Amino acid sequence: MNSASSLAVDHLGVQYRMVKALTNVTCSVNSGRLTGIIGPNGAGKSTLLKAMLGLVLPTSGQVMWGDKPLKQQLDRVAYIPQRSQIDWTYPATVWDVVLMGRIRKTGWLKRYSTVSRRLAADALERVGIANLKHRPIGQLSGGQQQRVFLAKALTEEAEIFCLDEPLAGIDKKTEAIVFNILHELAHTGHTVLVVHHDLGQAITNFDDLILLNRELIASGSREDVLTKNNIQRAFGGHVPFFESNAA
Ligand SMILES: Nc1ncnc2c1ncn2[C@@H]1O[C@H](COP(=O)(O)OP(=O)(O)OP(=O)(O)O)[C@@H](O)[C@H]1O
Repeated sequence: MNSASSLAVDHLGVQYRMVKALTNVTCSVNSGRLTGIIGPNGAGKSTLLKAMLGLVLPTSGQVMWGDKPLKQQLDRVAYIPQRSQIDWTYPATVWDVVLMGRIRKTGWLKRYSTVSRRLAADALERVGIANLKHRPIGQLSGGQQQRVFLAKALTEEAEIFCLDEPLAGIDKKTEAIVFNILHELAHTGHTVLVVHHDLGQAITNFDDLILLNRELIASGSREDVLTKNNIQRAFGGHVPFFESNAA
């Protein structure tokens, strides 16, 4: 793993036709830390992730990993889009999807190696759904679907993990499994960046936060970011969880 590198977002701006989604965002994401991207609805959280990966074209700025743009090194990245963006009617089993994580290494229309199959089987065990291996993906619960895509990401052997709302609409048991794995990834030196949709107790799982509302409000350690002032600037009004927890 390229342990010296960190992800540097430099003056990033994104405009969709009439909507200025992000302006002048500068922050860094450190490996070895579990980093959350938070902010109100429409704050530009998903856009930040997509712009980092070159899935939307920034109007200004750049995102570097080491000395090269990240979008030129996407073989180092595992990306899990929002669940709503995935076609769950596609006729594939859990096993098919998890093995797809190996396509970049194997190549299209090639046989998966024994190593790839081993990695896929291990990933299914790790997320706790080995028993669903042969199930069509359309017949899974939301939490099971999320675990399939996490298993697929694990088989990619990436250095950087980017997850868009992996905790939306999942039960507490799945949430704990997902956070355990994300912590393990961070603690083994990976870069783990997660769009997180709400300000509930789960936020205490993150080491670092990037707080957005169309622009960067704050970034850094969770404790430094979650001040009452920052939260009010991002969300406005009452934020009950923080009224008792924030500095
Ligand atoms: N493809 C698009 N075309 C036009 N506008 C878009 C597009 N994608 C997002 N937007 C707009 O850009 C802004 C930021 O959207 P984005 O999805 O990044 O926010 P978000 O913080 O992830 O929101 P949420 O928490 O609701 O998922 C919103 O105003 C949204 O309507």
